[in-house]
Amino acid sequence: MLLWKGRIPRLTDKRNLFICLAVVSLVAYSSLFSKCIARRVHGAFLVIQTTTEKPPRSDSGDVDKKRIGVEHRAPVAEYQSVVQLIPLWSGPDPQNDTYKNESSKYRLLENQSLRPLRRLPDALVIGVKKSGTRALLEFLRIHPDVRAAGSEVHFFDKYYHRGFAWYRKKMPPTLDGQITMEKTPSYFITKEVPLRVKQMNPKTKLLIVVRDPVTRAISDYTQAASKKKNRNGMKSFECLAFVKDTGFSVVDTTWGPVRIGVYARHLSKWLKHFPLERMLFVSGERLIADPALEMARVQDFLGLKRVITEKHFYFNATKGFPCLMKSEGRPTPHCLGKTKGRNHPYIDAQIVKRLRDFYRPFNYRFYQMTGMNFGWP
Ligand SMILES: Nc1ncnc2c1ncn2[C@@H]1O[C@H](COP(=O)(O)OS(=O)(=O)O)[C@@H](OP(=O)(O)O)[C@H]1O
Repeated sequence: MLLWKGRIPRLTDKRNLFICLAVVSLVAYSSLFSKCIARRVHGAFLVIQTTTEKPPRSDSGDVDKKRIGVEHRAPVAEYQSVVQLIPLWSGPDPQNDTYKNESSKYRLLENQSLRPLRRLPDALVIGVKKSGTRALLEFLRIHPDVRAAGSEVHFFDKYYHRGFAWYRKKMPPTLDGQITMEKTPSYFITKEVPLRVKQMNPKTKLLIVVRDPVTRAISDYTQAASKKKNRNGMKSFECLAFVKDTGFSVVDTTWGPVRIGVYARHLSKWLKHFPLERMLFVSGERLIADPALEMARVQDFLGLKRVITEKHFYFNATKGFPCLMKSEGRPTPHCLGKTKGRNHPYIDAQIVKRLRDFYRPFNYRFYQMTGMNFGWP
């Protein structure tokens, strides 16, 4: 406005200097502000195309974690549009309860720019149902470098159509160097799962807990019976395990609890997609008898420092199982929940023997395939 009057402003003039400073700061401030807005808008949403089922992978075959949620192509439900809006920020959701619980732990880290991110799993406990999979995961969670989804995610068998972005959101936030894990025991017996896991990352480490298939079948039956409202209406284990009217001589291989125990059959499907080196077979029996020893094997396999040792366990005589001195969420001694370590119904010795005879050749085949003798009777 001074120029309007044909006068050149002099910087020595206090009033003009003040006006100049005000204009400069206004320009600088508004430029900073618009950058912030732009970054926020860009950060809030990212348009991605989702047309095929392949997750992102780097040239080496590793899932490229940085690109997940940015360019990766996840399975799409039929009713979805091919264009999806996916939040770019994959860290904890501040509105979410899980985040609120963990917030104090992570706020400090965030402030230090060590931002935890949700990542696809590096290792999976794929089975076997009723063999000790929960015990294994809870024991592993003691380790500071392991973070695992609390409940079974069932992504690869039930919710695959929801895509990898959905799966990643189910994972806990982890820091660089921490291993992300989840356990869903039905993965081991679902035929589509091995290829899907391989497509996510062929280097995924697979943990398989196995237990004497006869005890496992009885445990499976006990769980099913415990869920029935009318237990008297449920057939006995013997009736279900053998083909009707054969005098308990022909094992019913179509019954789930029997079929699951033919480990060699299920394993052969996994071996078509993963080499044996990517798998660790954990003995369900040893996990009870000597948890520290079995956990040493597990930590070695996962490339972890041996942090979980004898001092983390105590034997609870009432429960009849090893329990934990403390865990991720509980600082005091405790056992697994009451759905773990149930009392099994009495099964006649002849019935047990018949089942053992049935499983023996399959067990030997399994020992040959894994190179481990589990010593089941
Ligand atoms: N420490 C400890 N505490 C309690 N229970 C233990 C433990 N270690 C292994 N187990 C055995 O785990 C069996 C349950 O196996 P899963 O956790 O794989 O079951 S499930 O598939 O997740 O439902 C469970 O089977 P049941 O005894 O039939 O209940 C246990 O035998």
